Amino acid sequence: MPTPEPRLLPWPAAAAGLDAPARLRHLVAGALRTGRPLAAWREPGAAHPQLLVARSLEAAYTGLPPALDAGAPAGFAFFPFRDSDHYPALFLPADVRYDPARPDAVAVAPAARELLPNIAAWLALPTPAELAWHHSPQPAPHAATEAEYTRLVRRGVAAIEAKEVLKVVSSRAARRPLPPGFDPLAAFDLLGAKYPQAFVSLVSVPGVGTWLGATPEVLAEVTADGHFRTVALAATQPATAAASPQTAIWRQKEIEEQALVARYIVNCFKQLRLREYHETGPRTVVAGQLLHLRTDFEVDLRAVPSPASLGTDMLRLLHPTSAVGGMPKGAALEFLRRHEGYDRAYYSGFLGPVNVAAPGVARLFVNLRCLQVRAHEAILYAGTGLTVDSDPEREWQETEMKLQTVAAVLG
Ligand SMILES: C=C(O[C@@H]1C=C(C(=O)O)C=C[C@H]1O)C(=O)O
Repeated sequence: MPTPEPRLLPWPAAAAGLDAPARLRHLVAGALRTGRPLAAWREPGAAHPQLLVARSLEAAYTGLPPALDAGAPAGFAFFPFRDSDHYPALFLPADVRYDPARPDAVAVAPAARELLPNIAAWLALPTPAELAWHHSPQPAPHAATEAEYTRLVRRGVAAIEAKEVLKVVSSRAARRPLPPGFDPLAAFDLLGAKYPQAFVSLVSVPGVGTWLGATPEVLAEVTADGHFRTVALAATQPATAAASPQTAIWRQKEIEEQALVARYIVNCFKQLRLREYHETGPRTVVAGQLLHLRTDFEVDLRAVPSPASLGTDMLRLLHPTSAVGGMPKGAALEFLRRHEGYDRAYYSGFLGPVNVAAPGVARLFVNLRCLQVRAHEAILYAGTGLTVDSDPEREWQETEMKLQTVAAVLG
């Protein structure tokens, strides 16, 4: 059965003078004012951001990862590292959409038809000077001191030495004051301009909170031309005049750490009895001021026995990957649950649009280099992959460097 087309709602006379970014802000203001979840995102290399508003919070709750096939609903996935009551797995249905490349109309999906008069009413109001961003009612997570974090790293190394785990990715939260007049949408634009190759996002959900990020890591992509893609991203060093992607030198520890992540992905393919995949790399890639090692994996879906379910099956096997949890998965996650000392919430979960650009097109990213916006402060998150040779002081420095990516919007 063909999906009914969305209704295109033209902008009212009141919004006639607004340019495309001002129209996006106007729609965001309306969504926030009426307590609706929203997601704005800018895909790597894209000229414009996209905006999606869900008709209600209830419509966004989900227990399961999204299905990556053409027949599944369209929306924006926002998944925590670990599912919990405070930070639920969300899939924001694509009820109301705005694409600044097509600035003349707002698209309203059939499921949200009854909202049409309501939306027409917010569009006709002036944009408020201050937007009412949603904040999490949860207390701020514990922010580890340097002494606490280096202790966690030493524990991780001891667990590797004791062969409890092969690799574990420890992480921490850091609290920073918000600069006066902090504007999450302006920060979103700034992240987009600063990191053209990142997936830049701004998600705000009632009762859950507001998150901003600029991640370099693809989790699972299904392309319009029928390919599945994922990456093994790991190892970190600062990009400097001496260390560019062409000249960077990697230590044995870093090469092995990234190889473990690549091996993990190959094991996922094996579990699905998939033998036909292309593997490219590892090569050095730039993410903001950092360099990482990345191997790209690609599967031609025409060549696999069950193309419709491969993306969904891989997503379920991949999350959380060994780039953010560790290996073996169960033991590494148990180590983190016992020792990490805070709730990662949506950091190192995943996010992105599914079936929004077109049916069967999905782009999910690991939620790294992100922050949570609270009333007066931002919570920033970063982690580091540990191996047997990890030096606690260096790992702390590495989290400091990773925090800089989003700290750039805090002035
Ligand atoms: C965990 C993070 O990053 C991950 C860990 C990396 C590492 O251990 O070197 C590198 C890239 C990411 O896969 C983070 O940015 O918080």
